[in-house]
Amino acid sequence: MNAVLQARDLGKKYGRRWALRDCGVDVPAGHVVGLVGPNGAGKTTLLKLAAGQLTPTSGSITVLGGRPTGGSAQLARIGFVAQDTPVYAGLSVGDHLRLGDRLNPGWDAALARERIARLGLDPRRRAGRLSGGQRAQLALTLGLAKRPELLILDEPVAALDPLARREFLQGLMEAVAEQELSVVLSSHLVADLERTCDYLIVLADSRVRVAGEVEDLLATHHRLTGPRRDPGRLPAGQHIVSASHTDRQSTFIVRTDAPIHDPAWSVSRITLEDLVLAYMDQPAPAHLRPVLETHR
Ligand SMILES: Nc1ncnc2c1ncn2[C@@H]1O[C@H](COP(=O)(O)OP(=O)(O)OP(=O)(O)O)[C@@H](O)[C@H]1O
Repeated sequence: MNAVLQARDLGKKYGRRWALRDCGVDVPAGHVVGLVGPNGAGKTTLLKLAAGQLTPTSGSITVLGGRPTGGSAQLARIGFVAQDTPVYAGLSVGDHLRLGDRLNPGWDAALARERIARLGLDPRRRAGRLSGGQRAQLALTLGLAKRPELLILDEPVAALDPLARREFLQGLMEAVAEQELSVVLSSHLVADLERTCDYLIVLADSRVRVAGEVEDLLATHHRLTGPRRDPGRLPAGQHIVSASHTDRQSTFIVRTDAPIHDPAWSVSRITLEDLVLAYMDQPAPAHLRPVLETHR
């Protein structure tokens, strides 16, 4: 796999608490990757490690073949739009573009200007006076005008109304179509991920629960409903992702490459949201449950 991001046994501690522990992940190049998982799963920590804003406590992380903290040349290859899309409230939109120009060797001033004009943002307007949606668009513009090879977006649309969200994601998709760019986008809004991402990673308790191309994942996961059955009696090739039972009926979400011929089952497709929820719901392996370490 041609990976834009690879982590091995990656860990980050804040004080005595692990925010991310023993994390292994591969993010393939040339995709818009959706990163999803429960609160506290370690998504922001992973993305900040990838953007060089944090250094690992343990393990390794490689981004575009280099260490994220490997200096300004490496940082120039990565665009990062942090959670809450921070901008400098006291600076104008135009100031942000000038600052971007000064700080980034590959700055595409024409792209930045055109985007700002298309969005109808007044370059003289102070960023602190922009709406949440406009601020997010400004932050996305700064990320794109760097002309990065990898753009990382951490919950960029969480605070936006549905219309602003759609406009933001449309802008992102247009940029992906125009520039050769890999994207990692974290969000809790599965419907948004469904619209924008072609690759999905579900992260829970620092562990990748499932990763793959969205199309493949949806083609290989099925909901089986039928008379109550012990999970142990399902064929070996059907990996059970989730199971629920009533007195008479069992419902399984299974992953399998093979066709399901058992006439006892009613087989239906699942949505991306079903898939995400099924993997997020799986109990964490015991050794991954958060432990507060004590100092001796
Ligand atoms: N600056 C910090 N100091 C101490 N603990 C932190 C800090 N930042 C994150 N954590 C802890 O690290 C863990 C992982 O947090 P992180 O923000 O990476 O998760 P997340 O998956 O992005 O969550 P969310 O979906 O809520 O944004 C959480 O238990 C969190 O409380």
